[in-house]
Amino acid sequence: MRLWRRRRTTSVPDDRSGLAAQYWESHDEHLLTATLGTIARRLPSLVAAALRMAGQASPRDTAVALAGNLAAGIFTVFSLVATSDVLASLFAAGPTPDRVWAALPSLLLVAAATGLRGALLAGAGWAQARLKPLVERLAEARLFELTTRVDLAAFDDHDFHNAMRRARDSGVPDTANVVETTIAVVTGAVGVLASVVALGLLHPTLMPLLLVASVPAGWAAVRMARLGYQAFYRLSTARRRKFMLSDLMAERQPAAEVRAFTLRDFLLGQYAKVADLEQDVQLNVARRRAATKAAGDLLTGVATTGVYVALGVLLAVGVIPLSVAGAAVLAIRTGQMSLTALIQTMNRLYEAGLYFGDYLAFCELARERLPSPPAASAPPVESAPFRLLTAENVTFTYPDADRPALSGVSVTVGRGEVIALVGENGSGKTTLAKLLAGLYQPQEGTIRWDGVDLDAFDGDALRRRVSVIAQDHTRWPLTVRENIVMGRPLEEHRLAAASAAAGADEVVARLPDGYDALLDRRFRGGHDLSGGQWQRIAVARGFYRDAALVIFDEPTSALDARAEHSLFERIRGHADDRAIVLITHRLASVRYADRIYVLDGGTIAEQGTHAELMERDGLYAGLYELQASAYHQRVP
Ligand SMILES: Nc1ncnc2c1ncn2[C@@H]1O[C@H](COP(=O)(O)OP(=O)(O)OP(=O)(O)O)[C@@H](O)[C@H]1O
Repeated sequence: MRLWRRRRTTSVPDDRSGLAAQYWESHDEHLLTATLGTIARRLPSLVAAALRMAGQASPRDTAVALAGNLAAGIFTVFSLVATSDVLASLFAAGPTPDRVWAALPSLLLVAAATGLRGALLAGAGWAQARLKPLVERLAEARLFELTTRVDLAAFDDHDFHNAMRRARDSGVPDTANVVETTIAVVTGAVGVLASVVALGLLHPTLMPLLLVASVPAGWAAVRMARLGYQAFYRLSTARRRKFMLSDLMAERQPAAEVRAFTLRDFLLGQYAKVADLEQDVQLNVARRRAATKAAGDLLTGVATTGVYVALGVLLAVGVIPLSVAGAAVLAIRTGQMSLTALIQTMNRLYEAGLYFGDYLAFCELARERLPSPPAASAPPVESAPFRLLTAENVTFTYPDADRPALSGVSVTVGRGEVIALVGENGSGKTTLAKLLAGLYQPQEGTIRWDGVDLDAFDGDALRRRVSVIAQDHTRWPLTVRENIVMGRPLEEHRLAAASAAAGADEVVARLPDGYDALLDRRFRGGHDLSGGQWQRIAVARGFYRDAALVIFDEPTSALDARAEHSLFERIRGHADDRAIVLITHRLASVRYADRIYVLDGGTIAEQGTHAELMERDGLYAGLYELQASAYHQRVP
């Protein structure tokens, strides 16, 4: 049980201030109500899954860890039974030196068995230690292989997203714990079994004594675990609030506003309230756990006395000899310790197992959401010289949305053309661009690349021929060079050309390390850029990719007027041997587009050249004139 362990995420959960349960609390209820029976029932499947994972991470280390522990158990039995021979020789009649000589062979056997047991446990421990990082790595690599391949639409699915966060934040770390604890459970079980077998070999009537001696310690272990879970559960809301406060007080982003609004005392006051509550609950649980432990120890003492009395009686009535009674005391103590350890590790395994279960379930879920393999009949997208991209009657609804973001949309863009998508906020421009780029698949209609359905192509190969400069582009915490080249082979002359085309060269010129400047203030020597400077870097990234289709989604929203003007000029120049899809609200800049599609509520309301649309005097003309008139208004 790990009361002190924090389950949290680096991203901000949906509702940190409210009382709604967070994804990392989804199992608290199970933890609270789990009985030893529930735990024991779930263990076999957990142990099997954990061992499978361990076997995949390292078959050799798994085998050594398991075999070492099992063999150590055999030597435990052996040394306990041999101890009785030692005692028999020592307690026999005759002069002491003779008795010691007689005991010597058994004593040597006990020493050898203990030594071998120690060596086996050390070997098994080393294998376990090696296994942990290997399992952690395997679990993490598997997760990221899936999260980077699943359909983009999965990220819009609330359930998928929650499952992913649970798997990433708790499942991955707990995978290694599950494996470690599984082996500890096996070790504990072998220890208990060894003591039981040893007692049975010494005398069958001794076996129930182990049970009597172990019940109080077992009870205390279960009760202490339950107390821990209860505290964990009671503190869940407080913890949620504390995470929120810690982000507000110690993260870079809100740091400026914390100062500007002089929020320090307020935040520290809120923190003190939560911390007081947490402290009270923790002290209370510590007190109750200490009392439980004391009661457990006391009862263990009573039970042990009872066991000794029973042994004395068995001895007195001649059921067992003194040597067997001596060895039985040792076996019972070993068994008691193993049983307590076993119950504690079973508890830990159950808790870790819940999160490990999340991990396994997520991997299954993600596998269902992997893109289907390319059709065997489709030509490789790289081989064909691109000519035309068409969308026909495309309809797309986001997961869980109650109405389509696009319905019955048809657009065409050919090589050497610039098309513009315009329309009011939420009209579907970005969604359409993502469909054209193959990032989302339409539920109805088709998108064809030179006549071949996009679905038929290998997704990655297709995306290598497409460049998307997203509206909400990522500010990669990498160097400028890496931000622009972004995993493509580095060619200095193309880097310089892309930077110049996007105006990023001016940004680079101002950075002391130029292209090597790290764009993340959280690291030593890191820099941050203004919104417009970041946008130029993002646009340079789009130019750098040698793509047949380039999509610019609001590329100038953060640019100053001069940069905006020259960027639109360059975009037009860039269209010579590619197709350009341009999304912008600056209608003056789309006048030169070959075709303008005006979206309204997810449908194409109008389409044509600037002149045609102005002539039509519809939605586009209205929006255009509104913008134009703003520039011509006289300042009073
Ligand atoms: N990931 C998403 N999940 C659910 N709905 C979404 C998602 N992204 C966009 N939408 C919805 O789909 C519709 C179209 O959004 P889209 O981003 O395509 O509009 P847009 O025309 O690009 O808007 P803007 O001009 O504001 O950028 C909107 O109603 C929006 O709320």
